[in-house]
Amino acid sequence: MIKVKIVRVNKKAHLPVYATAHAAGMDVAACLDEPVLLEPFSTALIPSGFAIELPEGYEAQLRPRSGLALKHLISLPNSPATIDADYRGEVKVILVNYGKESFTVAHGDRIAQMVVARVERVEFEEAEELSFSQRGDGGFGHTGISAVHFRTH
Ligand SMILES: O=c1ccn([C@H]2C[C@H](O)[C@@H](COP(=O)(O)OP(=O)(O)OP(=O)(O)O)O2)c(=O)[nH]1
Ligand SMILES: [Mg+2]
Repeated sequence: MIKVKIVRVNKKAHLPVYATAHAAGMDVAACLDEPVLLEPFSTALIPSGFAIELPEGYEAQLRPRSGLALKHLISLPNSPATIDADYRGEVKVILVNYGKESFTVAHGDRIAQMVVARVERVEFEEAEELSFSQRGDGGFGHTGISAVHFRTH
């Protein structure tokens, strides 16, 4: 386990925790003075009440929780959201309501999950051309394989 510094920027904050022994993500809870009403097809920036200091070479990703997505169509429009290692501000979650019903977020509601991951950084070397590959510049479905080929019935 890597130690990561965390600061409560709001004393009411629920700090993120792994819900189970091998969970990839820590649940992130809303830190609110009053509930936020998220109308259909609208977004809200929800404070978490904490700030973190990731080690160099790491990022944190904010991702939706599948239960909220399945039951209420609540998601993160910028998922996976990036928390940079040099970001020292409060972590905030952009929520979007893709559903037809409005949705209320209350203080302490677990609204997202945060996965800490290693990131590589690269240096580009400008060149005249790129080496041959079988795919070449084909993409966006050019191999023509659609799900129907894998159906068994
Ligand atoms: O959902 C998010 C996305 C970002 N951030 C914070 C951490 C991140 O390090 C910083 C910048 O995010 P990003 O690079 O995605 O935003 P940008 O629109 O490119 O802004 P900037 O110009 O500040 O990088 O904002 C959050 O708290 N929540
Ligand atoms: Mg940026």
